[in-house]
Amino acid sequence: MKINRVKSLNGEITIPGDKSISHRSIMFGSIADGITEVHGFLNGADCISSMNCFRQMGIDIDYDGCVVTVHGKGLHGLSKPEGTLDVGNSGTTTRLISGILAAQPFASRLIGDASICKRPMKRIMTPLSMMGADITSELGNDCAPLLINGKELHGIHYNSPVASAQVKSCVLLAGLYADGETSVTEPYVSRNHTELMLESFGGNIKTEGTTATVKPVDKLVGQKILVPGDISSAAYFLVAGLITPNSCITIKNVGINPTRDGILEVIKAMGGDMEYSNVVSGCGEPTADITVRTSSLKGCVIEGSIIPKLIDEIPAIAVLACFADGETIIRDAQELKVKESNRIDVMVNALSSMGADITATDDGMIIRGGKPLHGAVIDSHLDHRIAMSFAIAGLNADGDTEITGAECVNISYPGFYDDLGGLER
Ligand SMILES: O=C(O)C1=C[C@@H](OP(=O)(O)O)[C@@H](O)[C@H](O)C1
Ligand SMILES: C=C(OP(=O)(O)O)C(=O)O
Repeated sequence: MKINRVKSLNGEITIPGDKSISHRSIMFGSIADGITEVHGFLNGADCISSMNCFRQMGIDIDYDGCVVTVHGKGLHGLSKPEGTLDVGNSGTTTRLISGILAAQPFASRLIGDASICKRPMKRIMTPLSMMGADITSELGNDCAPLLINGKELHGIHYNSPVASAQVKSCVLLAGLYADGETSVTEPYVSRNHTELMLESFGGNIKTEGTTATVKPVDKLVGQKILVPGDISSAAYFLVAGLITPNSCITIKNVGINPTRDGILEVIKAMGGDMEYSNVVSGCGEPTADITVRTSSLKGCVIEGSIIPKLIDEIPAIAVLACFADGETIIRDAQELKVKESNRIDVMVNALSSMGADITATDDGMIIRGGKPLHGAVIDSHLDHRIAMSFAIAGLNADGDTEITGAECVNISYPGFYDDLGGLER
């Protein structure tokens, strides 16, 4: 993929559905009684991995490209999968499905791609084992392939050392099958889509501060789900509108759940010109249309409790910070090292190769903004968030930017380059 500087970017865009919510709609729909109808499902490779895993366990799931219909079989309706379950590139599928599989009356084996086979799974193996699960790493390296022998589980109170919605959701899903109550306390609140969706399906779930507690129920009931646009995908257009000269971009129907809206707080702190319209809130997942315009930005410090609220947006925020006056410091973001790639090293090396003044730290990065960027060949490391971040950087750099492995955007945003190309220049 070759990208060149643009003079401006203008227009309106509707981004695809939220990846986290789409995964959960398949999982909850499969273990609920009756039909779950999903509108706005993300047709990205990661969510299709979740869909295929549940199909392999006997769940009928129809997808006409517009609406997904999950024919749920109830909490105890899954059947032993034929062969191995393939989670592809998706950490969310791996960790959430493990919580369900740990409690099934059958054994299963999970595999994934090269990136998944390097991502840490000890973080779910530890609490699941405490619940009585039999989950092991086939190669003994605490990574996939995972072998899970379904067992009777008991409730625990788990103090998670990481703020991770995947760990929290894994334990809560296992808790649906455990005897007694299961709760998870995390250092900071992570995205709460599991809690919100579980409640709407009739689950018994309570949240207090950084603790979520689930009690088993006899059944979950299928629902109609409207998936909002993914704020993590909107991030690239937010950044593009703010840093490209003479630009104004409106992004429609963006999910603005307060556990996901860290990038919006950062844009405000940096002085970005941003406004909301058509705000819909009050029940379930809130949404808004967001308009951004070319802005004079200033650096800021990003640390602590905001990190889980913007963890996937940090590559895009690093690009934004290159166009802000002064220093932007990102701390407490060591989780970036265990995503699809080591997002600290990859961002720092690739932005440096474009001329940015950026330094890696143990738990984040320091960016001194204002240095003009020039084109470079950027290896995406097959990480969708890296590819999309550098597409935006390349639009604001001199010369050619070439992104290798650029098609990996299909993981979370098929059509990304078309949508970007569809804006008026
Ligand atoms: O629960 C989820 O849907 C996700 C949680 C986050 O991961 P962690 O829980 O590992 O932080 C995030 O990075 C990922 O893209 C999606
Ligand atoms: C980290 C991500 O996803 P996952 O953990 O599901 O692979 C992401 O989408 O940025």
